[in-house]
Amino acid sequence: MSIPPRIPVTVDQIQIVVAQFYARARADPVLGPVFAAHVMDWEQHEAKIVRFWRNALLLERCYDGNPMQVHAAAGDVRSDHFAVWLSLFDKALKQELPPALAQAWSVLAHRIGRGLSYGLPLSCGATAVPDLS
Ligand code: HEM
Repeated sequence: MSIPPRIPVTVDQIQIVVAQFYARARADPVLGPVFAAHVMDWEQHEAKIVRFWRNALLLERCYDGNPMQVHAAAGDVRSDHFAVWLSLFDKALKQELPPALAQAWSVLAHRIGRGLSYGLPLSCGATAVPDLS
């Protein structure tokens, strides 16, 4: 018996949302430079992130990395970056998906973002832990 998907998006929809999100992230004044310092091969990075979401949304076992460790090791990923990341991600979701799917995926992304942001440092000048609800 196969397990039903957690959120019924298609792999094509995941690919489109991820591509849309990174087009925005690359152009963003806060996130753009952080990604530019680490991602040397965008095709490979986006393919990995698609696998991450296939794992989280469709319960396919195709990603076994550790984003929390990778973010901490990067050294310049800050907990206050997550509010920016999530707002760009929500824009990509709204643009590409029907409202109910966008909303369901957004709730999961915010929950994951909350977990991933714990323990990371704040940027200089940031005064509070961002509200990721
Ligand atoms: C809910 C929010 C986020 C999710 C789900 C997420 C997910 C991921 C995943 C799955 C990876 C790949 C880890 C691996 O190599 O296995 C990754 C890498 C990375 N993420 Fe995030 N991330 C999030 C937020 C952020 C934020 C806020 C930043 C800040 C700029 C960021 C910057 C990076 C960087 C720099 C890498 C490493 C890329 C590389 O070395 O190729 N992420 N992220």
